[in-house]
Amino acid sequence: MNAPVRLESLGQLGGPVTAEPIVRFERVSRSFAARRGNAAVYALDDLSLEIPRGEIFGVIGRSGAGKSTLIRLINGLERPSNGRIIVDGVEIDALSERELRPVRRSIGMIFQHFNLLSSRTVFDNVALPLEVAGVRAAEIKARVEPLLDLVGLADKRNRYPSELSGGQKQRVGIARALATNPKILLGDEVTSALDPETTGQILALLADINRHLDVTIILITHEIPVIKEICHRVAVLEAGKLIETGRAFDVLTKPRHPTTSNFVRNVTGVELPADLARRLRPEPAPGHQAVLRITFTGSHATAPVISRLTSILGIDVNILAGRIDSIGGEPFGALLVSVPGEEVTRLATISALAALQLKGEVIGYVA
Ligand SMILES: Nc1ncnc2c1ncn2[C@@H]1O[C@H](COP(=O)(O)OP(=O)(O)OP(=O)(O)O)[C@@H](O)[C@H]1O
Repeated sequence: MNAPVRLESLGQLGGPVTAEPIVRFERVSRSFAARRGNAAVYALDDLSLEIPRGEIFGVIGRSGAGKSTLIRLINGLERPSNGRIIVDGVEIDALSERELRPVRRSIGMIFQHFNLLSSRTVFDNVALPLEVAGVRAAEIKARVEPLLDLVGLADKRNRYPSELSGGQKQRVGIARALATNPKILLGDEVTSALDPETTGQILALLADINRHLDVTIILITHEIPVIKEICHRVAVLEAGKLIETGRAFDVLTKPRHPTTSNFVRNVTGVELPADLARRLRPEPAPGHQAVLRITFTGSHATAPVISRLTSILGIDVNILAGRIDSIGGEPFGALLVSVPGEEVTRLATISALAALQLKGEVIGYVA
């Protein structure tokens, strides 16, 4: 059994939360020069973005959208071709390599493939950034041990990476990223190499770290579940441009851009059973049923909608498909139902739903 976690010994508690974003991109572009007849590539194109302090911020986009470039710009591994990047009040694009060092120390990095040194034990991997920074052995011990408790690996301190599971390796990666007491953790596809159960555990650990250690976490991912589970806010990138940003709940439940809609379809959507979908017609016909999609958000997600509709309208409501879920802890759901298809019933159903503060839309008709 591991010792209880001593979060207070890790510092960073109760730091001031200010309105000033911890990261600000002002009209940032990063292009790579044309080569062998190919045109120049804009990895990021005139991107402005604010990442609030203390939150978990997700950046999602397909392969090549510019996600890695964005996080490499935050820790100064890349320089912008144009624009300004302000990290914790410091304009980092204007800094020399030497001036960048303290900024980099205030940023921890977690990798998809963990990037552990195979010849070092768990303890020594976590200690590495402190050794590089010239910290004394006694201080290193005092810092590393509570971190191993925090990530649940105190009993593995003398093991080597080859003796650990993927999830345990990622826990070492997280402890190492926290060793220098960073204000920002950058995560590059941190759960892409893990199975769904381990993914859930690692995301829960990151949410815990964000809550208790006051660390801003920026995660780049191509997986909507990562955004859905723990991100407060999200930015969606496409071809180097910011196409949408906002609260994760809002972006996932009311995507405004078709690319975002495609990302969220499998996570927040609900599909008709295949045989019904085949029979769905766009126009009403006598005797047909209208198929409605009812969307629930927030406190209305748990409303007893079917019984209310039945009692208000005195009609039969058939449930065809449904899902209730949560995004960052906020309930969200969608239900597909059928009601008698006459216009008067359809309109009455939609206004009864509106009175219940639920959104209803007719998606078609079935015999
Ligand atoms: N050093 C480089 N030289 C030339 N082109 C580059 C360089 N780095 C990135 N690019 C290009 O910039 C674009 C964005 O790349 P980036 O790695 O930031 O995307 P990404 O969203 O992280 O993709 P992935 O999910 O596949 O890692 C791509 O078209 C890529 O080919």
